[in-house]
Amino acid sequence: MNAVEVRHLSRSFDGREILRDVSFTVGHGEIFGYLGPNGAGKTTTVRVLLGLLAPGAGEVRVLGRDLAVDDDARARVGVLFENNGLADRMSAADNLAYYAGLYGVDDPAGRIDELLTLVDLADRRDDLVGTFSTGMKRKLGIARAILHRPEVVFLDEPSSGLDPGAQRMVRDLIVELSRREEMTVFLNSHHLDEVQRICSTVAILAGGSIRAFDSVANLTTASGRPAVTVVLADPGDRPRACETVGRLPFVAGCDMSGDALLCTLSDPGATPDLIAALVGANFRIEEVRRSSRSLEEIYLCEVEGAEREGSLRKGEGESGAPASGSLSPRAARLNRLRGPL
Ligand SMILES: Nc1ncnc2c1ncn2[C@@H]1O[C@H](COP(=O)(O)OP(=O)(O)OP(=O)(O)O)[C@@H](O)[C@H]1O
Repeated sequence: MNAVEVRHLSRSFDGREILRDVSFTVGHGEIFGYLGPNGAGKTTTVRVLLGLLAPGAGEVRVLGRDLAVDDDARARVGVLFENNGLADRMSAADNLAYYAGLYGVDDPAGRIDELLTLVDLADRRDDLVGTFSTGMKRKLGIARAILHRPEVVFLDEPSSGLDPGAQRMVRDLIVELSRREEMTVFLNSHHLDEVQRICSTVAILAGGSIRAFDSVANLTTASGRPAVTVVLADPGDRPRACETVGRLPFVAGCDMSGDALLCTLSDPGATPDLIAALVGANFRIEEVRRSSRSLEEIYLCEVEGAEREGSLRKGEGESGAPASGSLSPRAARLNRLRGPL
């Protein structure tokens, strides 16, 4: 059983389809990054998962349960929305004590001490939260979200509005929590660098549907296949070289990327054969290096693809999210690689 399951979820507001046939899963103990542009429907997905909003179609499960009707399961989940859920006129310790009472936490004093130390606020425990910086509030908000030792925690934009130092603190805290408390972390984020650093798996939501869903490692190495960048001594040879490379049985694809060729291999051990084939065809090689794409490049490519498809559909007189089951070629390929849910 997965910690989070979303199957064929669709949701509209006022006749406008926000989510269409969205499916993905999050394994236990994973740090999962849910990415998408503003207004893509990330928070909507989380609200449906938390049982705060009914799905239009499809079904969702957290820890195998429907949180809309299962209070016991809801108590095994933690949530941090952007406002941190803290009272400014109460001290840090009193805020946590209030929530500890609500959740019926065992040994509340011990747990509060433990968490204030973990988020590095023990020396500010008696200060009013209203006097805290944005970063301190966010750390205390995270402590509040995990006070009752949830098995899954949803963090909505935990780094927004924080300076780079505070972002790093929050990032380290998330990794520490997932390790120490063996928690599944569901992270809504626009910080692609942060996501690439700490998440094991990501889904990219754009144009109403999931454009990519895979491990960060697989996504950044071109669909899980090794990629090699080849710089030729004469950049003018690139089109011919690309044609030559494209015919090789161990090459899945070849694109011209800047001054170089980006070759995706179907066989991870085929780099020497690729070089031999190019040299054999009289191409002069300047440099060969293993390659990977940044999560940011992949994200922008998928979001732009969704926008292009959206405007094409509008041109055809349609509107809203992509047709059911319509995925970019890349997302379809990823789904095939990953198999059915
Ligand atoms: N209760 C609601 N009534 C009407 N429209 C809504 C409601 N909730 C969300 N929406 C709309 O659904 C769309 C998706 O919103 P959502 O908050 O899920 O996006 P998001 O991906 O979380 O965006 P952001 O990254 O900006 O937080 C937006 O167009 C928003 O206006």
